[in-house]
Amino acid sequence: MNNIILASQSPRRKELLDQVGIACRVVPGNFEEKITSSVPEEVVTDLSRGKCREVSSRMRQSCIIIGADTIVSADNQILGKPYDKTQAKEMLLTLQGNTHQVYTGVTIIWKTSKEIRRETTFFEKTDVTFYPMSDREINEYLKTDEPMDKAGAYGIQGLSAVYIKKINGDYNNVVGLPVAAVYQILKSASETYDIQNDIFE
Ligand SMILES: Cc1cn([C@H]2C[C@H](O)[C@@H](COP(=O)(O)OP(=O)(O)OP(=O)(O)O)O2)c(=O)[nH]c1=O
Repeated sequence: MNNIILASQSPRRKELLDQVGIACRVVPGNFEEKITSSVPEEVVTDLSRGKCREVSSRMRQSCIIIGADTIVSADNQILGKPYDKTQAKEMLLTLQGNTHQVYTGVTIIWKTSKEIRRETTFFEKTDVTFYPMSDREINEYLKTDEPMDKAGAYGIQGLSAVYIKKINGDYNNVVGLPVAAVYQILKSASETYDIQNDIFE
C-alpha cells in the first residue's frame, strides 16, 4: 500500500509532501465544507474526515488517502478563508498585535480496492503571535491577493512573514499540513502492514 492520494487542492500541502519525499497524487474533493461546531479541534477533525472519506469513496484501487483542513481560532471566533476583502480586513484587524491558534485536522485512510482497513484522525495546534499592523500595512497586504485563499487571511510562508513575531508549535501545521506527524503515522502503519495479505497485523 504505497499509492498515496492527497484529497486536497491546496498547493501548499502538495509542496510539503513533495519536500519530504512523500510522492502523492492530488484528487480534489467535492466535499461541502460547512462549519457545524464552535470548537476548533472538532471543526478541523470533522472537515478533514469529510474530505478524506468523500475522496476515499471514489477510489477503486488500494491506496492511502490524506485529507486535511486548517482554520484559525482568534478571540473566540473561527476564521476560515475570507469571502471577500472586507472580511479579510476584519480578520487581519483581529489578528494584528495578538496571539491566535492555527489548527489543522488530518485524516488518513488506508483502503484496498474493496474496503477501508484503517482510518486515523488527529489535529495539531500552533500558537502564532502577530506584531501590530498599521491600517496602511493591512491595506497594502490586502492588495496582494495573498490573503484570499488562506484561513485567517494571511500566509505565514509569504509576505505576511514580516508581521510574525513568534510561533509555538509546528510551522508546517500553519502552512496547512503537520507533515512530520503525518510521516510518523505513515511510518508506524507501514511497520504493521502485511503486504502479502493486504491487512494490518
Ligand atoms: C494560516 C495559514 C493558512 N494557509 C492555508 C492552508 C490551507 O490551504 C488554507 C485553508 O483552507 P483549507 O480549507 O484547509 O484548504 P484548501 O481550501 O486550501 O484546500 P482543500 O479544501 O482542497 O483541502 O489556508 C496558509 O497557506 N498559510 C497560513 O499561514
